[in-house]
Amino acid sequence: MSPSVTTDSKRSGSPESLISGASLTMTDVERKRLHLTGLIPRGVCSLTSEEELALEQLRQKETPLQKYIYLSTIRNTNPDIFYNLVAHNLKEIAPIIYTPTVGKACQEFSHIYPSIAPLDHPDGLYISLDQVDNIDEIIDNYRQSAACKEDPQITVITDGSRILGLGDLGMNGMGIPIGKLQLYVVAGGLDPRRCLPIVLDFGTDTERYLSDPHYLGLRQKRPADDIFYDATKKVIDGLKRAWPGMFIQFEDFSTDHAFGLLDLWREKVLCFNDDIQGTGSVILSGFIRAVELAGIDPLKQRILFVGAGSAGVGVAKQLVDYFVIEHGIPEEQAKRMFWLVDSRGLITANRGDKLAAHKIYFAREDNGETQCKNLLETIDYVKPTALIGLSTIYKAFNEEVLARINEINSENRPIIFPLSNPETKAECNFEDAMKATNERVLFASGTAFPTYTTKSGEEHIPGQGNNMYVFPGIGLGAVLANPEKITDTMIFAASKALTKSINEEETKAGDLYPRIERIRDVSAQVAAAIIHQAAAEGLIKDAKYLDLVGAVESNQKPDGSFSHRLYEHVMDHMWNPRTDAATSNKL
Ligand SMILES: O=C([O-])CC(=O)C(=O)O
Ligand SMILES: [Mg+2]
Repeated sequence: MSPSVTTDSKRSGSPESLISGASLTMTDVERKRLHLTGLIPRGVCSLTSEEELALEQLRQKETPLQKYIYLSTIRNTNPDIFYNLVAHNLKEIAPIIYTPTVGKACQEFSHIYPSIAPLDHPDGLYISLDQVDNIDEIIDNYRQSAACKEDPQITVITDGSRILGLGDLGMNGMGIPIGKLQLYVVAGGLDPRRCLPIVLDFGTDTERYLSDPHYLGLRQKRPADDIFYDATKKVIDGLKRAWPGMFIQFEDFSTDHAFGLLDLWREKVLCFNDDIQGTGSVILSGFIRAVELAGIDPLKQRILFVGAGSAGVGVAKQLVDYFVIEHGIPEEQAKRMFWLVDSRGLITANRGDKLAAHKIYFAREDNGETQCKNLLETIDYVKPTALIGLSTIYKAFNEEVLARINEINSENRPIIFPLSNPETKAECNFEDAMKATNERVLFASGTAFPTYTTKSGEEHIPGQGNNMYVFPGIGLGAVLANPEKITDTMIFAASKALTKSINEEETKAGDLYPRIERIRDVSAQVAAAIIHQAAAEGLIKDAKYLDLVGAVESNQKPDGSFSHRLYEHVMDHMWNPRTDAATSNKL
């Protein structure tokens, strides 16, 4: 059995291949033993050379979707090459296997599935509404399949009802759990054989899919809430029966269900919602940094959120917690630093419409007769120092909006975070924000934008406030130390660990986030913070982790960073794909 992220003390760096079939890396001896002599070309390829060739092929593909399909094929046939390739070219490949291309791949999922489907080696569970009563059988089928060599440790689960900013994609949303789990492997060092993507195929309300003859999901409208919650309960209970310690990440559920599922399950199973808690945690981290650099008293910030869905409200609540915990002010006072805008304008208690439950917390009560109907009116009324977009409205921060924000913040650096993704939904881009603010903006986006060269020739890399900075570390910490649950204070600890992970060079450049190439190290720091906080809250029973955390207490550096035994233990337990060095050790 190969080492993986487990609670045992084995080291990672597995030399064992992820697939059992023929490989061009096999020596003559191995080929003879497996009766392959004469059936494959004579030459022996190193893993490095296979990886170089794969990169060459990848770069020849013309469109991002073609690249996605090519990478899916390598992942299914040669996962060691795939994970080495991604790890070594993360900046180039992350936008293909993840946002934004994964969004396009989801929209086309049923059309491309036949050419990428590993039918004899399933890529996850497709649980349809009419089959939830057979959940044990479905799990058993998976256990018997070639894909399941060991018990899964982690699942990313969606029902495809709110994929990125693209809406209800039904079963096609499966591309997201697959993509997120690939990042778990690359960024968080989870063992790919123990990652389980799941789609709840509960229908779709999108006509385009229902009438597409090639759509592979259940061809019906989505069910009513009671049926939805009953069916998800059957699935989660089934997963708990089969794999009690498994970490569950809820992903891309429609807003109400995202909050509903989290409320229902957060005390009962080891779970978290990436869009509410993960996105919130990363934005909080970038925000903490931006507030430090803005040049005004943090308590003078006036924060305007555009978009009040699950992500918008989730993020805003985390920022409230930050002001309460870090700046020691009462929650009511912190809450008054926030204004939220939805499609009907500024959210106020006396607006006249029935507010969705999750919006009530932020409804303003100090507006008197004022009701702002649109963003510009709201900006003039609020005079925000920070503008945060989770609206999925492309260019909602248009020239006029950016110009107003610049004027209002002439004495301090404005914070502008267009967080919707993919790019076709982003509220503005980095270049527009830089130009409109005389290059003073403190910027983070949900999707990646190109580097901007200033008038004086300096290169500025925009911060990408994507949840990929924390979910791999949160999952890694959860899988390693197996706390009873994930609490808000653990998520808060993840944000702080992310802010602290910024190194000297990044600090000098004024970056809000670490460089993506350092993601593995960042994930280890986040995982260590998660474990540390969980132990402090009495949620970990494993004595080894309590000892390691004890060592943290006695060795903690003044800045609270985690360069100590716990961090090293986490690093040691991260999975790595096979490399030539490991292969030759083995032969
Ligand atoms: O996947 C991403 O890039 C971020 C995310 O979770 C979402 O937008 O739903
Ligand atoms: Mg998501």
